[in-house]
Amino acid sequence: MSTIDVSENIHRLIAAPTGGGKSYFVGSLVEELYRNEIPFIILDTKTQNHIGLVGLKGVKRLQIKPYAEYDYTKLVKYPYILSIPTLRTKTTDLIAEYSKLIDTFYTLGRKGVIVVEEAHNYNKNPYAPSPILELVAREGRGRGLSLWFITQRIQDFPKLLWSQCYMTYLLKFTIPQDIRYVSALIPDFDKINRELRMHDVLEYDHKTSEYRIIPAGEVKRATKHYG
Ligand SMILES: Nc1ncnc2c1ncn2[C@@H]1O[C@H](COP(=O)(O)OP(=O)(O)OP(=O)(O)O)[C@@H](O)[C@H]1O
Repeated sequence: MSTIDVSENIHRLIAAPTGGGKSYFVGSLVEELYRNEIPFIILDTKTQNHIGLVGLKGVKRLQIKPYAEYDYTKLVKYPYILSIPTLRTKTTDLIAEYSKLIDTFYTLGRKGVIVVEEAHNYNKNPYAPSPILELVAREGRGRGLSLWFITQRIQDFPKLLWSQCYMTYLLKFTIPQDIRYVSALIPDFDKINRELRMHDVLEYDHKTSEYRIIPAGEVKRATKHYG
């Protein structure tokens, strides 16, 4: 999909209900990063979600095993990484490992994009963002590192982190409380959401308050999607 400029070094939020089309859309954006030779690491919380992306030459698949000791400094040399858990990795252990990994990438000055799946799970609560996500959200861009937060639980995602995102991408929401919640940040979301068809993507620019709808048919994938 060439209509979204992924080369801009900004934090982004991508949110949709379960089954809304997040991982299909994120996969298309990651393919665009790859085409532009922008380094990325996807911190996936599922084993299959983005696995089709390893079909791209040079994408390293990393599997986080429970209780293994990892030296993440070694990973910095790989430009494109998909990290996945094993079936036995508990979410809390996985998030702890991923937080260490983000810290290492930030500290070593690694550039590119970190795709944070289930970003709501990193934070103690919506008012207490994860310290490492908050640090990278505030300071990462200056060091060439941006975060793409993915969530299916918009109300649990800290507004403090959202406020650091210049671009938000939303797919059709169905739960009235979610719609009301988003409307507080994106004026007219209630009306725009009604216009969205299944898998259409609303792109909202927080700097200009402008938006556009990307029709589902324009979200193209080169690799297979298994999600
Ligand atoms: N633009 C699109 N065009 C065609 N099919 C799509 C599009 N977006 C999503 N789909 C299909 O819709 C289904 C759900 O999409 P997807 O797996 O991306 O949802 P999700 O929000 O990531 O779900 P979950 O939260 O459960 O992981 C998939 O079968 C996917 O192939």
